Amino acid sequence: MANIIQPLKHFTKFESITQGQKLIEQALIYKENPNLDKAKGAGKRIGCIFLNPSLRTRVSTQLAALNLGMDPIVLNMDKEGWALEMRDGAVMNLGTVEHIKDAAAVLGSYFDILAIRAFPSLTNKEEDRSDFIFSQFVKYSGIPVVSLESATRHPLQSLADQITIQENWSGKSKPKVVLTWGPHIKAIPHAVANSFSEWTLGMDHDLTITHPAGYELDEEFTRGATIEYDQSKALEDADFVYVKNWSAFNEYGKILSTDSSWMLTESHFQKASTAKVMHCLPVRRNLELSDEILDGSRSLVQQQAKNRIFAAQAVISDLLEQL
Ligand SMILES: NCCC[C@H](NC(=O)CCC(=O)O)C(=O)O
Ligand SMILES: NC(=O)OP(=O)(O)O
Repeated sequence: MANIIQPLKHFTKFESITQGQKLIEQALIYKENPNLDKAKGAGKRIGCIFLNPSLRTRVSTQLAALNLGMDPIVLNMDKEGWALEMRDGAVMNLGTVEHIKDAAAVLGSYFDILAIRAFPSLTNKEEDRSDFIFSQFVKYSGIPVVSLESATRHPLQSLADQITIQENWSGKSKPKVVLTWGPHIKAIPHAVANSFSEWTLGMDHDLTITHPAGYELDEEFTRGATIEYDQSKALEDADFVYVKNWSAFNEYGKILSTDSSWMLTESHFQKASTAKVMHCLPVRRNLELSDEILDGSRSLVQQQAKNRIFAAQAVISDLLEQL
């Protein structure tokens, strides 16, 4: 059977290595020539809906759409929209003003593609795991949806991360990729860590995950990775080290450690002298990651952020194929 890759219907998660490779290749083509497909999206509109703050995702997704000739419109729905009711059948006699059923349907009629950011509550595990809020938008908008980071995943970030790894790897064998937990003062979502693991394993790289005991991620995303509780052992011979904080998953949303020895400095790299360091940003300097690493030659963080434009452009371009 011919290996034909179907155009994307939605972009919410890793689909397959073939799809991943196709998107990476397309993104690298757009990076060379951002205006290559300037006419492709003419007359089409993408709505970018934010229920949470953003710098990179907000701007890079709009730039990607503009590169394809589309009109992007941003709505900071948490601040500028009516308070949304998410529960079907609710009697709306409290604080919520508009039901997702009505709001998402209206947005679906205004746009050709809808892109949504909806973080987890970190208090209701089952609701977060089912991507409840994000799924309500998908269900009621009736048009292709792009995840701008949901409760469980951040696929545009992960695609940009895989592009960055490919750009920085010329070795013949697979790179050793390490995902390390870093300290933080707040309860932070699992989406970036989940998604990085899902995409890194999906793209057939070797992945070691290191974190203090109790910070095990949802196995749905980490099956196939090596879990190593000793950070210095995990870092040995690493080629790429991805730094991220996340709150506990089993004791859902809890902060179990703020151990500052987990924050990477140059002294952590004695057995990984050529390792590159990645972070999705925003990063809390000298809490999650040291100035010396972020400002030094190991850091790929600016390259990752730049690649967000071309990751989004490859995804939106693919979605346009089915419109
Ligand atoms: N989109 C990139 C990361 C977004 C979010 N970070 C945060 O919430 C950081 C908040 C702070 O540092 O206060 C996360 O980790 O999922
Ligand atoms: N990395 C990332 O998604 O950044 P923003 O939260 O600023 O969009």
